[in-house]
Amino acid sequence: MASCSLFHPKPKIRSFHHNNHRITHRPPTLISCTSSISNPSSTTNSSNNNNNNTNSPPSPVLSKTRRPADENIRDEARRYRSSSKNTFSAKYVPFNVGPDSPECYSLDEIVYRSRSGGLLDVLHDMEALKKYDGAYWRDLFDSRVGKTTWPYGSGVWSKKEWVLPEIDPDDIVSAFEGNSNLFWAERFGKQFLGMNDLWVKHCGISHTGSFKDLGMTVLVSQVNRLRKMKRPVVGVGCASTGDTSAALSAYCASAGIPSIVFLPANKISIAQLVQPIANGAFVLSIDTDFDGCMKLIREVTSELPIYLANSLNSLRLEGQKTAAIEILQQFDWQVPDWVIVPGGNLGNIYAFYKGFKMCHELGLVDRMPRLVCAQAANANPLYLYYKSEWKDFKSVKANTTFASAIQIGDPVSIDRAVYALKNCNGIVEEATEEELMDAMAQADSTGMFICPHTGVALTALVKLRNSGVISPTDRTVVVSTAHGLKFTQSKVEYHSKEIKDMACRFANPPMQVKADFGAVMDVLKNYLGNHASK
Ligand SMILES: Cc1ncc(COP(=O)(O)O)c(C=O)c1O
Ligand SMILES: N[C@@H](CCOP(=O)(O)O)C(=O)O
Repeated sequence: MASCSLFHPKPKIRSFHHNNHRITHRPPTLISCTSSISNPSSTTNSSNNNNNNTNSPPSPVLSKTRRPADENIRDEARRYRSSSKNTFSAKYVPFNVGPDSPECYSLDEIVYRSRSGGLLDVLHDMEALKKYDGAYWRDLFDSRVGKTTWPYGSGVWSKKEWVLPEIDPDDIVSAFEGNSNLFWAERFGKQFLGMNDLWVKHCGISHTGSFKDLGMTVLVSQVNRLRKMKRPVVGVGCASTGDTSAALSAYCASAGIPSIVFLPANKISIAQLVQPIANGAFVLSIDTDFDGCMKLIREVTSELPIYLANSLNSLRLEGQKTAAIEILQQFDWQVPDWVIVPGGNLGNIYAFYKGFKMCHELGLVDRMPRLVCAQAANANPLYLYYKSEWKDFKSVKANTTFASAIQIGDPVSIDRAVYALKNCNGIVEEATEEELMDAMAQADSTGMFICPHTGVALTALVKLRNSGVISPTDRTVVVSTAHGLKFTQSKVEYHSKEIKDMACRFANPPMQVKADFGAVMDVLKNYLGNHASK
């Protein structure tokens, strides 16, 4: 039976240079197998082993025959799945302890904190993963991009062995998230920064419009598994500034699992508020800020059988880290110099670090990029800590910011963020309201339509360019964390010049014109005259 290709490991027999570094590589061999790739040591299944000529050079990719009409893609994936045992595994350990920690938990346990009250981390069996070299993993991940094979059509699940290796694909809840575009910000780079290698990783082009989908597919899939195992999980809950709640409610709705979201009243955009409402979540609008909601959901989830979906739960970060792997993949496994990430609750900066770190440790790339975490000056506890040379962390009362999704004063992942930044020679920057809104307007004027959080990240870039820390030719990636369409009100206020104490220098308000040919001609001539002279 014809099926799609898979590169399968063979004994190491030669070395060559890839991306300027030496890699031991085996010649990839085509075997005709679709989904049996949860274990790279597996062989093809009996239904399609007629093409398993393991000594032949790579053959052209064969097209998959269309599955029978009464079969869905999960069934199809099951039919192709290998019967050999998965050899990869992961467990929870206290954050920042070695692999030999005596304290560890199965991912099937419901646990968010270590015995000492610290954070947890998902620790993969790196020795098992290291049985395959970097070239193997690069080829495997590359072979899955852009397909509709369950579950590898997802940018997250295409890295399943590194995410949740033991979950049954039947339990996965996915909207084929990830695979978001990484585009060259040519005009913005050239015009505003004199840069020629500036990129934007648009995580906002996603199912619910933010990077949260990457983590939520993992978390909700695990909940789906736990519920099938009859574990006491009646629903899933989160506190949110608007994006986590949107992702949680969408993935839960897709799996038929109740979701409960705690939102700070009047502090999130209308577009974000309507998302969980439309998806049937139980929405509590609470008269406090995000930090207040976070405190409440932590208390509630320790009392009721509601599973906690915030990034305090380290499962989320396993999905979010795939954005880092994707960036490397999109650069053909070359490492950018800088990656700039807006930070709030501070899970994502660690997720990026972890994704890059795993690629480095497992030999897919030869170094790490430097990370920059960008905060709004109105909600900047990490920035202040960094400025104190990591001496004195104090949570802050977060003030109102247009970057409302990062209006967080007491980030739960502070320890993760500090660890990540210290280990990659990272930097923390901040952006005032005027800086972030101007940066957003300037980026939009070059054809983007970014969210204010991306404006915070761009401001960090502008500052680091101006100070010479980032050079004109450094390959730099700005992570755009949400879609601008979720934050149109901030753009409306800016372009209407309605913001108190803000010059709104790049506002472009519409011109009111009478419905009269002469009046229209007058304004057009004036406009064209101004532009012809530029
Ligand atoms: C759009 C957006 N950008 C950035 C962030 C910051 O991510 P993190 O909380 O992981 O630092 C969030 C959420 O906090 C967000 O919703
Ligand atoms: N911006 C987030 C804040 C919560 O972050 P989380 O990653 O811990 O869930 C949101 O959209 O709610």
